[in-house]
Amino acid sequence: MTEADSEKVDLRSEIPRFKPATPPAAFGEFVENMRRLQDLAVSIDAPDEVYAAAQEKTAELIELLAPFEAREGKGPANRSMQLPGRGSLLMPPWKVEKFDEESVVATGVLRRYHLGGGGVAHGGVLPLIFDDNFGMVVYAAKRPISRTAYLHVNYRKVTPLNVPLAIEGKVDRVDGRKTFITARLTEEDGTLLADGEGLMVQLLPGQP
Ligand SMILES: CCCCCCCC/C=C\CCCCCCCC(=O)SCCNC(=O)CCNC(=O)[C@H](O)C(C)(C)COP(=O)(O)OP(=O)(O)OC[C@H]1O[C@@H](n2cnc3c(N)ncnc32)[C@H](O)[C@@H]1OP(=O)(O)O
Repeated sequence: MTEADSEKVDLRSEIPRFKPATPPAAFGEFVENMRRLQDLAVSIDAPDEVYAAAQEKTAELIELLAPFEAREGKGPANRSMQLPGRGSLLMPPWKVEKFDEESVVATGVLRRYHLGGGGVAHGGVLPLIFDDNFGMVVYAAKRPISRTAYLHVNYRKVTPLNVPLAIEGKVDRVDGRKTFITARLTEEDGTLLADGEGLMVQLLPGQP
């Protein structure tokens, strides 16, 4: 086995082996500031000179960070389990509360940068939350490395912003390479906002 192979989660795929990261506190604070910036970027109505100053400051930040871009699985983003959204800006800043063979539960809020229209969450954010949950359910249930073949979301009620939410997903049934997952997105009082069903298919040798 080569060194590159030992970095893969499975020799059948190019997906890097999952290695939890424990970055210094400043990384988590930086990611949270970036989220706040996203909230502001989608909501500000500022004078021209403020946009110009903001553009200059972000250009400086890009110059600071660009030399440190690293390949998937190397930097702390996406694998810092103690941080909201595993420290990934792509993910809503949710925390994993339960992670075992029975189910995976994550809780958190959606915020201004998740706005669709009319004060509620963009519908496209929900499949992201469901897909991530399905991925974790497969991992927690110790099923083989799989990819999402389909994902169906039923939107039962509009999803509010800045309100505590929870998603719980579990394996519904297994059929050969296929793992069927179901999940529910609820408010704290149990109100059902959306439910979803997905098919995760075990990868074959050579599948990316
Ligand atoms: C302290 C420890 C902490 C640990 C923490 C761990 C944290 C975990 C870290 C992170 C978790 C979060 C990670 C998220 C991950 C999410 C996953 C994704 O989003 S993956 C991206 C989106 N998906 C794709 O891009 C797939 C693209 N599609 C494909 O690659 C192929 O189509 C694939 C592999 C899905 C299937 O292709 P084929 O050629 O291998 O297989 P065929 O023969 O087509 O299907 C196999 C069976 O499945 C059925 N099937 C396939 N697609 C179907 C469909 N759309 N609908 C119904 N059936 C379907 C078929 O009918 C067949 O069934 P029959 O065996 O005949 O019974």
